[in-house]
Formats: sequence, C-alpha cells, structure tokens
Amino acid sequence: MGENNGKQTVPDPGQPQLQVEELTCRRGERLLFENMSFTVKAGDVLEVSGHNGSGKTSLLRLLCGLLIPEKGTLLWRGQPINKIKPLYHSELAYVGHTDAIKGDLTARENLIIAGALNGGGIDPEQALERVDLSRIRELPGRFLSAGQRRRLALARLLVNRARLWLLDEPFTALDKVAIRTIATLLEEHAAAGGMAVFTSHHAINIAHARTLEISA
Ligand SMILES: Nc1ncnc2c1ncn2[C@@H]1O[C@H](COP(=O)(O)OP(=O)(O)OP(=O)(O)O)[C@@H](O)[C@H]1O
Repeated sequence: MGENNGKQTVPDPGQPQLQVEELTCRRGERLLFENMSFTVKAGDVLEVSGHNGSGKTSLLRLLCGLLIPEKGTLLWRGQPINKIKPLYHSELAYVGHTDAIKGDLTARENLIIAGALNGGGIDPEQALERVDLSRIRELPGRFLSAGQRRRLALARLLVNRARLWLLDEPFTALDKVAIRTIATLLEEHAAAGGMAVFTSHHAINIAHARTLEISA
C-alpha cells in the first residue's frame, strides 16, 4: 500500500475474450473430446454442433465453470475463469435446457426479477415485445407453452447486459418466426460487441457465425 500512496493497483482487465486451450473432457468412462482450442472474441458467434451425446452440453458447462476440465485452460480477459469467478459470472449469461421460469410469476414479473438480479439491459416490456410475448405478459409462467417458455428464457438475455452468451439449444421448441427472431438477437448482440456460443441441431443462418463440430 505504502509504495503507491495508499492507492491499490487495479490490474488491467484485458480484452473481453474467451480463450479455450487444449481442453479435454471426460464424462464417466467416455472421453468426449481432447485438446480442443478456440477463441471467442467481441463480435463472434460460435455454433457448436455434433450428434446426440457428443458433448455439446458438457462443453457449455465447462465454459460456464460448472464442470472442471480433465485437462486444459479456460481464460476470460486473459485470466483463468476459476480465479475470477465473480467478474466472469457477472459478464456471462447462460440459458440451459431447463428454462428456469418461475411458474407463479407472470411472464412480465419473470423478466422484472431477472433484471433486478442482473440488469443493465433493456426494459422488461421492450424485451417481451422483442420476443413477441407482449400479449401474454400477465400470464403466469406455468401456463406458457414450450415455445413461449423458451422465448421468455431468451428474453432474459435482453434485460441484462452480459457480454458472453452461452446458450444450450436455444432454438428448441421455437417456430420459424421465433427462430429468425432469436437469430437476429444473436446477430445484433455480436454487432454490438457481444459474443455468443450456442449449441444446435438445426442449420441456423446467422451472419458471420463460425461452426465447431464435436465428433466423437
Ligand atoms: N454426469 C455424467 N456422468 C457420466 N456421463 C455423463 C454425465 N453427464 C453426461 N454424460 C455423458 O456424456 C456424454 C455427453 O453428454 P452431453 O449432454 O454433453 O451431450 P450433447 O452433445 O449435449 O447431447 P444432446 O445432443 O443429446 O443434447 C453422453 O454420453 C452422456 O451420457
């Protein structure tokens, strides 16, 4: 402290980018992939594809820090994600297979809560409009259809301002119009300097997206 007159030196946080180096994943006895390396920078959208059981969800869980890799390094802003968990988690948004919609709260209230927990994005009413759910804004979550639940889960991305979106099968249960809507949200997020990694079984046309195939 004395050396700089009581001021703490704040380390340079580095560029917002996710670096995956030599990542190896084993679940149970099965080796799913090994020595996988890639980088996701501002403006990047990466689509992870592969057959059922190839390891797409496992990869996303590794990227979130929910699984520990057998081998390899995951860096955010140049630092290991397990060393900067609060910063990393404040900058990422994960939408998994389960939508985590609160059944007793209305669609609107679900988004208000999401915004209160991790806000900074657009207004919940605007987010509902973007995913075409304004009409059912006062319907409790338990009455939403599968596609409406998915759209509401994805609308949460808009009420907070996470830089990195990690989305597991975001297009499941969506109709053609909603698929285009979510693809557009991904394109806009990338164009605004955000980045995304998503898994999919569909061929989705997203501007400038790269593909990573997991083949066992
Ligand atoms: N906790 C676990 N213990 C042991 N094996 C597991 C565990 N979780 C997943 N697996 C296995 O790891 C493999 C990869 O699973 P994962 O869910 O990552 O695949 P996926 O590519 O997302 O599949 P899908 O396309 O069906 O969603 C599967 O064979 C699965 O059975």
